[in-house]
Amino acid sequence: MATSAYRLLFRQSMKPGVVRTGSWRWASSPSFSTSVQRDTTTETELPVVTTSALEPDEGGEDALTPAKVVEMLDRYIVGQREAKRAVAVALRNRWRRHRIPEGLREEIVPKNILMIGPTGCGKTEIARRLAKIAYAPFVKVEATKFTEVGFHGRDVDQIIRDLVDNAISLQRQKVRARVVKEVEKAVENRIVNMVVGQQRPAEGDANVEAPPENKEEVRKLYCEGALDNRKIQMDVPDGRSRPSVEIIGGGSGFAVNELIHRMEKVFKAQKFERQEMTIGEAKPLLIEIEMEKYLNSDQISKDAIQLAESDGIVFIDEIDKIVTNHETRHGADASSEGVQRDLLPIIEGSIVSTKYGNVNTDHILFICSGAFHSCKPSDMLAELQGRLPIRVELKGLTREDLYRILTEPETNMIKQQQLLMKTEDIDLVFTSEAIHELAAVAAEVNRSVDNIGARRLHTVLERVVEDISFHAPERAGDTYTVDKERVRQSVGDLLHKTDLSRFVL
Ligand SMILES: Nc1ncnc2c1ncn2[C@@H]1O[C@H](COP(=O)(O)OP(=O)(O)OP(=O)(O)O)[C@@H](O)[C@H]1O
Repeated sequence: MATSAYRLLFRQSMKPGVVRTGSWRWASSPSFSTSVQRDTTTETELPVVTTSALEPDEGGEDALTPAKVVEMLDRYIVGQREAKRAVAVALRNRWRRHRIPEGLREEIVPKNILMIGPTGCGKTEIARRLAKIAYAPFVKVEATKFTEVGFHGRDVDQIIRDLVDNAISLQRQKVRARVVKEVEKAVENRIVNMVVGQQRPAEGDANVEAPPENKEEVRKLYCEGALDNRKIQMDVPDGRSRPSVEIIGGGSGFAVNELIHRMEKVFKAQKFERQEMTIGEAKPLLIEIEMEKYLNSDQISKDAIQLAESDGIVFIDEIDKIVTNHETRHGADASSEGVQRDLLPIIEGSIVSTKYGNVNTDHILFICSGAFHSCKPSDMLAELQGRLPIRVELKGLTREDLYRILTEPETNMIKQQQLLMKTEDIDLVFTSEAIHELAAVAAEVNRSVDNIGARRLHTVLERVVEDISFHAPERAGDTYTVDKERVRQSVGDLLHKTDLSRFVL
């Protein structure tokens, strides 16, 4: 096709549930006018996002049997079998509920869980991992947050709003993963067209249509990254929205940017900031801008709300801190108990309004946890007890458990330290005795100072590797072996000085 100019067709659809593709298409035109036609023949439907959020790491939703879930949790969390089994069954019950005919399905409420166990023994970690395995929206709150001075009577509905925010992020991640290839292709086409346009002869030349092989050549160069250093100018409206692109250099005089710039202004009255950058720099920016069209749709909000309603997990920590022991009257004060009443509606099931729409909390899974040192679960409001029918006890961590936590989880603390040092080209080696000693020290400080469970391992380990970590950049290529002696040197003294270890470890 030979003609003297190009016409921009901006494909855009205003239909609900349809994404504005915003892609620019070149077409021949008898004149070099800047007429713009809206071509609604091509529309990109938003990818349908399934309302069932379960996209587990492995094997699909059906494969998430309780045994499989426990096995997956075992990769990250040591021991606490009872709690793992309880959450695994809760997850499976959701799967079962989804398979019950509508109507009956609504009658089945989740069996919420009360985890009882000392601090730092893995309660939060189990719930958080469960959410990850199930690809479920998750939010953690401290019950005491609602009793803090200045926060008293804080809106507990915020928990559900936060859950929906999390569901929105998950939906966006899903959509992003699903459309990334399509978006990259659109950006590739866009840049290739620009480069081809630049190579075309000046206005008035009869032979204006770039030969296909030329386009393919440009595409090949683009894919190889050979165009990455080529300068373009992008007009970026207020930093992040749709850009227009101009190829500079080449001297064709073809005012691509000018055209796009005007089109942009026709469709969107936005302020543009012109920035010069290379194609390599522009690529990720254009991808983000293109992606935004998929990520800001009503469909995402609808799907996110459904996801939060059917698969959301709310973890309420320190629930015991809002409970008063009825015999001794120790524990929370009367006003804190009011927080139990505040929490009841969302746990029992109610409608919470969020900026994305109303959320029904009937089927959200609530996992509450607490140490219950100075009160008992039976001290909670009867209605709350009734809504937390599954009780599981988690054990305090022994020295042996601490050793296993250091070594067994997939990305255990020892491995993490080694990976960090490897980035500085340092080989960090721990002897088995050293790891046993670390666990022993942590257990001892937990016993003598304050039992903070596995969290103590972080502080002890950091102290042991502190010197290596500090000097690592100057000692690339070295190997450090942490043996029992080194652990003793680093923390041994502190062990015998309780006052000091109280602050340091
Ligand atoms: N059994 C365990 N296995 C592996 N890691 C653990 C275990 N218990 C605790 N940890 C680690 O210790 C840290 C604290 O654990 P977690 O947040 O689950 O404590 P918690 O029981 O919820 O305590 P709290 O009630 O004070 O929040 C986390 O980094 C977690 O990975």
